Amino acid sequence: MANIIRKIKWFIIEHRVTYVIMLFLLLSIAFISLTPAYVLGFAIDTVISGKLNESTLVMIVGALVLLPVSRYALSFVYNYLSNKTAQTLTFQLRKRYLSHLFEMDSKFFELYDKGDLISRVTADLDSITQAASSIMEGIIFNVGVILFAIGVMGFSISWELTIISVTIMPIGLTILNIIRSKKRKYVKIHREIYAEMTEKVLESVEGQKTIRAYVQEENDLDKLKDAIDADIESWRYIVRYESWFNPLFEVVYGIAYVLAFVFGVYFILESKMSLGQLITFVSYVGMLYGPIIAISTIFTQINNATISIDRYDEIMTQVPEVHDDLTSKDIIDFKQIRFENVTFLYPFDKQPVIKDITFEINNGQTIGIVGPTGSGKSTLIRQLLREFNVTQGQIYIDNQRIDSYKIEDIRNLVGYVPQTHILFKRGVDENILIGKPNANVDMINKAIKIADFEKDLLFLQQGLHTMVGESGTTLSGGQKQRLSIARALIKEPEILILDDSLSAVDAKTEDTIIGHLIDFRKGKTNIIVAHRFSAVRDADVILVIENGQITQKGTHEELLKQDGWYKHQYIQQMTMK
Ligand SMILES: Nc1ncnc2c1ncn2[C@@H]1O[C@H](COP(=O)(O)OP(=O)(O)OP(=O)(O)O)[C@@H](O)[C@H]1O
Repeated sequence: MANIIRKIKWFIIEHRVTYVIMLFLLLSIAFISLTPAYVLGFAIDTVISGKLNESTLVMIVGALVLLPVSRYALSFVYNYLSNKTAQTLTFQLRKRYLSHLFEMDSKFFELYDKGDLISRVTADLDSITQAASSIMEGIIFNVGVILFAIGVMGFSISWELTIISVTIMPIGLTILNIIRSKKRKYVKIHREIYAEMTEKVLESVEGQKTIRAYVQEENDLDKLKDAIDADIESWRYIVRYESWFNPLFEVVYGIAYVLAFVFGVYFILESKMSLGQLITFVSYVGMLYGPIIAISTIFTQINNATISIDRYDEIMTQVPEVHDDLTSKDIIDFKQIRFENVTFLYPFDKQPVIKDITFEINNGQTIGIVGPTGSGKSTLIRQLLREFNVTQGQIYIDNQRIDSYKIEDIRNLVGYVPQTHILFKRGVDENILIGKPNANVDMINKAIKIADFEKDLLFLQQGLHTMVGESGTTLSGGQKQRLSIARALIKEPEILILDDSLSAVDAKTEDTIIGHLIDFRKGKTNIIVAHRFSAVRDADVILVIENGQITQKGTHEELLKQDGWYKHQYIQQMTMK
């Protein structure tokens, strides 16, 4: 419990006034809940003793009517505040989690599945916020009811009867809590299996087109069913432990009831107690049942939430390997970038993908990068985005190590068009504006022109405002590529990286875009990774990457004079035309 409170201490402090009001409301509701039974006992004794008069009757009836009404009013206010704070807490925890994810580097995303990350911010986070609300509501209210009830039973009715009937309850409760705490390990397993199932469902939803194209619906459903079955099975263990709970406690509680009733009748016969008092007493014993069960349930919830907190914390305490420090410098422009003996190994791989790479990029140059598939071209160029730290060697910008600059500044220098195009479920214009949110219409139009997307706009029903992405208009592969290029261009980046971004456009469109880049990006740096030689033909320098190493370097003409991969592939492409 302390763990949960510690985790959300900042939130409690921020909303302390609301919490104090809720505390006051809960104690008032607990007190009011117990009063009608007391009034009832008093009424019975007044009737039996013949002392009932008009004013006492009005008072009794008035109390019996007003108490539930005031309870309702206080509960209404409490529930409103409680729901509001729970939602605000969920929102803020989720926001913190997502902000933290944005700070993480690529290694982190290689370590955790999407489904796992989603389940931590949904199921686990819900469990934390539920427990946080329960601590307040469940413990304060129920402990309040129990203490008030025992107080009234002991002080105003009979301590002896209270001790006889109530002391047995903690014994039952202790047994139950032991059983429930053993359940914890199954909850942990369940959470992990649930995360796996989420990942599987996500994969099926994302891959539904491929699944249908290969008529793999049955197979996929079988796998999905396995994941769901595993989830149900893990939940079954938990339910088995839960099913110990109610019957066992009811036995203990039944004994308490019988003791209260038997000894109560004895005390009446001994004239130590009135009938009205016994009715009030037995009603209070009945009223203790709910709060005691509730407290035990809350402890279970807290137990589960502790597992969820561990899972949430596991993410929140991850520190990215690529991060800024206090000495990180600003950078808005550069003269030269130098790769010096750069070797890079992906976090969970055994062999480096790029090895001992040395080359320079001068500001304003266009660099072409070609090479066989899987040779390391994307990996090489993505080092400029600071997704990972290089394994050996160093990248220098104007003679300063790249990691001495602010990560955000480095990324602001670059407009990166990746191989896989991510479009958001927004309008065409909004998708482009991600590159530069404060850009005006002229800037959008210019980016669209350079990316040669103008002609496509004519076919989109609502032009720039046409919704694209998941459930919007479906764009062709080439249109998606050009939209992504426009997004990078609107940034007017110092360095534009096209990572095989012209692969889905025809040769004429490619020519147009390359021509536009030469005209509109004078003085800026372009890096073009491509399989088609026409895309890099005009580059100032072309690098040939084979098996993670630079094997050739020069202009198109220079490379054609060398007997190497470039010339062979070029001839092959030409003869295939
Ligand atoms: N995130 C990753 N983790 C581990 N290995 C990776 C990762 N990304 C790429 N690789 C591996 O690195 C090697 C180089 O991949 P890369 O994408 O850089 O090649 P490429 O030359 O750009 O290929 P292509 O021309 O097909 O796009 C490949 O063997 C690939 O399997």
